[in-house]
Amino acid sequence: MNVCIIGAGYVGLTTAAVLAKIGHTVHCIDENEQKIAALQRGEIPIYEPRLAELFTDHQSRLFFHHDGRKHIQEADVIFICVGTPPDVKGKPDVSYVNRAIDMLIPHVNDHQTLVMKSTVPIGTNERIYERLKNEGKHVRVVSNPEFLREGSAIYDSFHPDRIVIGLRDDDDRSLSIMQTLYAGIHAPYVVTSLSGAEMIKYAANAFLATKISFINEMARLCDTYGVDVVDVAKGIGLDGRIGPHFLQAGIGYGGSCFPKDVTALIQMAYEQMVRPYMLEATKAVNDTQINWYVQKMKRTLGELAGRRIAVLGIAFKPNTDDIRESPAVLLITKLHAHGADVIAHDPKATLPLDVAVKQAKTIDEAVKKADALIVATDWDAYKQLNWEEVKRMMNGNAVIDGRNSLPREAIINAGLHYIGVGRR
Ligand SMILES: NC(=O)c1ccc[n+]([C@@H]2O[C@H](COP(=O)([O-])OP(=O)(O)OC[C@H]3O[C@@H](n4cnc5c(N)ncnc54)[C@H](O)[C@@H]3O)[C@@H](O)[C@H]2O)c1
Ligand SMILES: O=c1ccn([C@@H]2O[C@H](COP(=O)(O)OP(=O)(O)O[C@H]3O[C@H](CO)[C@@H](O)[C@H](O)[C@H]3O)[C@@H](O)[C@H]2O)c(=O)[nH]1
Repeated sequence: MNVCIIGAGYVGLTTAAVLAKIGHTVHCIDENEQKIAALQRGEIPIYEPRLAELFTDHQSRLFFHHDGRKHIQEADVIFICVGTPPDVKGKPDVSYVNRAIDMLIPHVNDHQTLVMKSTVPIGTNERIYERLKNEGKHVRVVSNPEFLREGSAIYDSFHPDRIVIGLRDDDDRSLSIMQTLYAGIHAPYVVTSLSGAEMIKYAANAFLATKISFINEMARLCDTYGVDVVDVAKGIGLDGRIGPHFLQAGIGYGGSCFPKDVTALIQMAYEQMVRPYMLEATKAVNDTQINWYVQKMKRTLGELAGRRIAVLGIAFKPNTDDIRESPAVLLITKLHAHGADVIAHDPKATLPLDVAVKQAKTIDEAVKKADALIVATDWDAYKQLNWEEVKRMMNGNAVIDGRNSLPREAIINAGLHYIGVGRR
């Protein structure tokens, strides 16, 4: 098939690579000229494992354009993968989506299918369909939300737990078009209405975020009772009804999706006059999680002012260079505001320009002479540190495991003071 993708970000580029590997011809269009120029030179603007390899292997079927009008006209299927960031009130800003539709309207025709991958407020796809119809364009509109995780986006795309397809009642063609598009990807299809698919996306992210906030609240209690939250997570996670995933306590969830989508769903509930008690609690735990640990550090280290603190991790999670809503960046900012002499490190991510903290090139440079070390992002490189060597390099001995991902025994055996999240 001939596919056009509007928006060459995480979702657009991953979708492009996956569809090209399946055998489709893919034209990626982005309004960011610099990004397109880089992609045309073979440079990939994000770090995502396996993406570069797929782009190289299937370059004969992958094309990048700033002005892609001709390719829109020739496409069988057009994907919308533009951002839907929060506006000042936390509601999803759909202006990028609306701009993409404005751009498409003069060029689309009745044989085409428009597939929405962006996470959009409930009712958006129905409105897009009506708008196109009012312009005389009888384009099929499909809601096909994306569930990939950054850092494992390619794996997730080829091995999804499910493929969600939202359709209009009178649409009897689009399901088979989507099945042809995803030929070779084996997953159960969940077929629902346009709004049903939109709701599934928000509900999935809200539920996963709620699991994290739940275990983080349990970790706070575990701290007070001297109980290990890792044992608690294992003890509840083995119950098949609960499941073991997303029960890793830590300094909170971040990234471009969970904070934004939980807040968006809260705002949508308010608009519908429904009080979202659960979602409010999920957000409240997450919003206070960093402060909880800054206070804990103060109790351990005394005053933070003037203390040299190495923060390992800048990205919001490992295996990505994405720092959007990163809890690590928030932690670094707060420690700096408390007067700590912070030095940060990350294997791939870079501190934002407005954070006036030094970024070390190597882990050793960050750790040297530190009074305390905090792991804020659970990269493998940090889990595999030689803790005797770390002890020799540090001034102090406090190791704060902000992701409960470090080998506690090895750290204690090296003579360091291990402080986890909800762990003795
Ligand atoms: N990042 C993820 O892991 C992830 C996973 C699932 C769903 N989503 C959802 O997918 C959507 C995209 O997320 P992302 O992280 O890929 O965003 P992104 O910010 O990385 O990329 C969006 C791209 O769209 C381009 N763009 C914006 N408006 C445009 C327009 N009118 N025409 C052409 N290009 C335009 C931007 O220049 C940018 O390159 C969001 O709704 C997000 O919530 C993201
Ligand atoms: O047990 C856990 C699991 C995750 N996290 C944190 O939660 C955040 C999000 O992690 P993850 O879900 O792995 O990454 P994302 O790439 O943000 O993916 C989420 O958001 C995407 C965008 O909507 C969805 O497509 C994915 O299904 C959904 O998992 C990160 O800060 C993690 O450190 C925890 O604190 N504890």
